[in-house]
Amino acid sequence: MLFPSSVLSRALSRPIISRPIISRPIISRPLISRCALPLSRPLSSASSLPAPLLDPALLLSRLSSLAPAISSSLRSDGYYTAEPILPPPVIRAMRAQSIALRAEGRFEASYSEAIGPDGAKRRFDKEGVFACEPDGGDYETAPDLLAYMSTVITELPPLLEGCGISGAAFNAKLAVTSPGGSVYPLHVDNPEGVAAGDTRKLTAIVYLNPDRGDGDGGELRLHMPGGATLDLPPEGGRLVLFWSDDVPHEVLPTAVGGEGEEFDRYALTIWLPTDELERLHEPDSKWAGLR
Ligand SMILES: O=C(O)CCC(=O)C(=O)O
Ligand SMILES: [Fe+2]
Repeated sequence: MLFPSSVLSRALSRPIISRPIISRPIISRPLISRCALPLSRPLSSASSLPAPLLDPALLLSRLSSLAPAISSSLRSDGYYTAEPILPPPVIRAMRAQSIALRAEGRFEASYSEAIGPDGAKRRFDKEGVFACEPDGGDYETAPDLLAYMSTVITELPPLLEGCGISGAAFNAKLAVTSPGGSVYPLHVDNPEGVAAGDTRKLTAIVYLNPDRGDGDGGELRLHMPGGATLDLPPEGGRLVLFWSDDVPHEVLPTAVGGEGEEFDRYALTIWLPTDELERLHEPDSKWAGLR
């Protein structure tokens, strides 16, 4: 499928990388602005770019039709999920391109920071988790990942009326969780907010695991007010959105008895900020006691 020229020209005229939202690592490393090529190439060289399978116009129409439900579910429940947001061939292409980026050495061991009882931050490795921050320099290897990112970053914020989400900046992370029980410990993506220069408000994850089977683990567990939990299997094409500054979550062990690349759990996360800083860590939020 061709990349419609209107979307392509917008992508080409607008560098995919804007300023990093976070000034220092919170959950993942900050977005590293490598070069924004080839998305910043002039239109005349567009014909030499690989065409993604993903049709941005189709994705936009899906996001537009879901937008009212997304906004209302975010406001009432703090999260929203839909499956699948993209057709299976596109998910397969995105997974294949993630594997290709890994083969190019673009992934690094992932780590988090935990705040200890003394208030000091300590870094700890996330065993079996590797991450990459895709940017415009990855377009030739991963056109579908970049077309997806570009569409979501550009189109989603204005669709989510009343949510205060800005499309002026973003962070992105493509992560793979190895089989054998890798986990993400319980955390909030943006625990500190403005004090740490972190304005992330919305976490948007799409899962790239088209062949995931029952029992492969790796569910995203969201913690709700009142102690309830919600387990979301990372099925290919599932989209999950939740408040970055509010909703505690963890990833359950991935394919505990499994071995081999087919059990690798791929997830592409985009974080979007708010410019309305009073929306971060609202004191009367239902999650205020859980963070
Ligand atoms: O991959 C997932 O389901 C969630 C990952 C996550 O919590 C994070 O990257 O902060
Ligand atoms: Fe997270």
